[in-house]
Amino acid sequence: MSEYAIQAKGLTRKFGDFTAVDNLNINVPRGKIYGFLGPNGCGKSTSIRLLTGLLTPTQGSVNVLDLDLPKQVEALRLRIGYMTQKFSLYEQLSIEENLRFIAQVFGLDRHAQRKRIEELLSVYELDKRRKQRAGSLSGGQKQRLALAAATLHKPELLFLDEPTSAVDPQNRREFWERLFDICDTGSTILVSTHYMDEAERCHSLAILEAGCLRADGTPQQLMQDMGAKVVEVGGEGLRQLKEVLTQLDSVISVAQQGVHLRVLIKDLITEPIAWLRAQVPEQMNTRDIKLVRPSLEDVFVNCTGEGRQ
Ligand SMILES: Nc1ncnc2c1ncn2[C@@H]1O[C@H](COP(=O)(O)OP(=O)(O)OP(=O)(O)O)[C@@H](O)[C@H]1O
Repeated sequence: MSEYAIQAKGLTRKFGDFTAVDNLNINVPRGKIYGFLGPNGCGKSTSIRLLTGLLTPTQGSVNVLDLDLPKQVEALRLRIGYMTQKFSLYEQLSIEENLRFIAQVFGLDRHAQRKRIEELLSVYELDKRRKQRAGSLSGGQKQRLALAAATLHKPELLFLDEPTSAVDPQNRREFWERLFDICDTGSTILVSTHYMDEAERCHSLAILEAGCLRADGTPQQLMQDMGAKVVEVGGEGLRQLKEVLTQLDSVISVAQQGVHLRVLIKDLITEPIAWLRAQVPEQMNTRDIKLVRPSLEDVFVNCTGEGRQ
């Protein structure tokens, strides 16, 4: 058995002349949560569809749970779960009816069905609402039901495509707790997101832009090896200072965060504080300039060019 749940080499998908996924190489370790981080349209959903076998690559090879796709896709179906961005269960059916339907699709016998559904209703705190129509649930409840449905057959590998885009931060936090519970049972999870805080929770992740892999590794590795320095600047006239700094070749990006500017500076500048001080026009009163630890957002900006102004 391979140590990786997913191995993709040179994975490419074109739609006509347009390349949605461009030569993607990734290895997803078993039993971990792996993230796809990237802006809208960067190819996250297309990549997930390629890795589930729903879409055929134009080029490249994919091995998922030791099966070669698309050749062995049928054998993969019962071993994976897939939760899409959009709620895709039956709105007219109750919570319980939806779960029963899914259980029948996966061929569970009556006894196993009843046992597993009760278990899921309890884990996802849906038991008191079991008779409620899915269409009338809140965003957070719908998302819990969708996760219950996607994991009903205890898949070895779970694909989640932007699962929390429609829920509040509290529900997101609880959702992630459930993901770690699922991971703890030995399942692998691949989750796509455009939220930095979600990406930071992953064991490792890939940063995608325009269909290409820009960086991958653990969040800590990515932050450590960023190849740029982050400096915070406080003081008067931050908007004007931002204008000045943005013009400089050695500045990757400048963003205001409250009473500070967060400035990403190319690594070739060895003394970023002294260098930055020298760039600030005399009449501007910059009180404090300090080097700070990079965040995942800094890594993202640095390797994708997002936020470059
Ligand atoms: N069937 C298709 N035909 C033509 N173009 C497509 C098709 N599916 C996706 N694309 C294009 O491929 C690109 C990547 O889309 P994809 O949905 O994979 O991005 P994404 O990162 O998941 O974005 P989002 O977060 O907005 O869902 C987009 O430009 C999209 O318009």
